[in-house]
Amino acid sequence: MLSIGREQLQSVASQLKQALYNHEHWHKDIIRTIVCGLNHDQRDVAPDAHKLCRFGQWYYSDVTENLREHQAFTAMEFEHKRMHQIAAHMLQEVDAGHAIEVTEYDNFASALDRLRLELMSMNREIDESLYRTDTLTGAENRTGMLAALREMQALVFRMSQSCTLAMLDIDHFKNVNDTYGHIVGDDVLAGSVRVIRDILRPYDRIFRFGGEEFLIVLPYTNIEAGWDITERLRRKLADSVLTTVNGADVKVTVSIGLAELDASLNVELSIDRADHAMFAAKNGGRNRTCKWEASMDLEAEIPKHPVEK
Ligand SMILES: Nc1nc2c(ncn2[C@@H]2O[C@H](COP(=O)(O)OP(=O)(O)OP(=O)(O)O)[C@@H](O)[C@H]2O)c(=O)[nH]1
Repeated sequence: MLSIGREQLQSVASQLKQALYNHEHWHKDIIRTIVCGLNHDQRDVAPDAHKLCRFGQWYYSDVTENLREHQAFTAMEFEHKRMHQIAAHMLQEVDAGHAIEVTEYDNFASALDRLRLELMSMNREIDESLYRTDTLTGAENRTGMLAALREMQALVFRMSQSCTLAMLDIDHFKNVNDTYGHIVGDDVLAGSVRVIRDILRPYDRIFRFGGEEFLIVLPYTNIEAGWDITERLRRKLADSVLTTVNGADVKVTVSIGLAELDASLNVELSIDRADHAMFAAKNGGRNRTCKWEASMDLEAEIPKHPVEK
């Protein structure tokens, strides 16, 4: 999953298509230059030719800074650079009056296919991320949630690793909508997720579970460590002022329920436990974290709304 905003993902997807189009043209031009004995562009034999072409200018720009940690993106660099190195060598061979070796020409021809493959793989990753991202908040939607939890559960089972689930619900969110309107409410949801993300580690995941309810998955984390993390994010959120579209500064608190992902149960039951613990946090007065206890499941069987405190 690419952890960058939806708008940026969409823009990267169209930049990649443009980059491929540009490179197909450049590739054809190099072959035309060699076959027809034309003068080549000096930039194509420069040591940093891969940074001078239009693809290179885009690839090494600030725009792409936060894509650099992704494998598919870095793999493109290798293929792209290699393609330019072969082109430069072929052009120098022609300048020196030498014939181009068949293997070198074949490598150049297949380099475009390899770059195309890398670009397509990056595009697939982007499509996948867009498909799995909640438009409003940038959190993951529920599409891949159960599958991700089952994968995590297999790790808990095989590697004896702990994983903690945190169900987080914004307190009195209806009041935010009623006071400021739905658009500000939307902004508050997105802002809250940004604050949460800042506290989470890169491998933690946040899913939008329902309207103002989020499921956070904390891998390699037992319930005590999970408590520390979620308490930090609860306090950070309570201290944060969320500036919204219409300029209104809004503050929110959250109630959080914690449960370990149990390797011997259906993942849905572990989610229920975190949910019951979150309800206990609401009933306990909100703006707090509760760890799951078996008695909470019994209480949850009696349908009731969280009481006001
Ligand atoms: N703006 C906005 N509001 C949403 C969205 N999804 C759900 N909500 C609102 O979230 C509110 C949830 O209200 P309740 O379930 O009564 O809970 P609450 O007011 O947060 O109170 P507690 O959870 O008991 O602390 C409702 O008013 C929903 O309309 C959304 O995507 N955008």
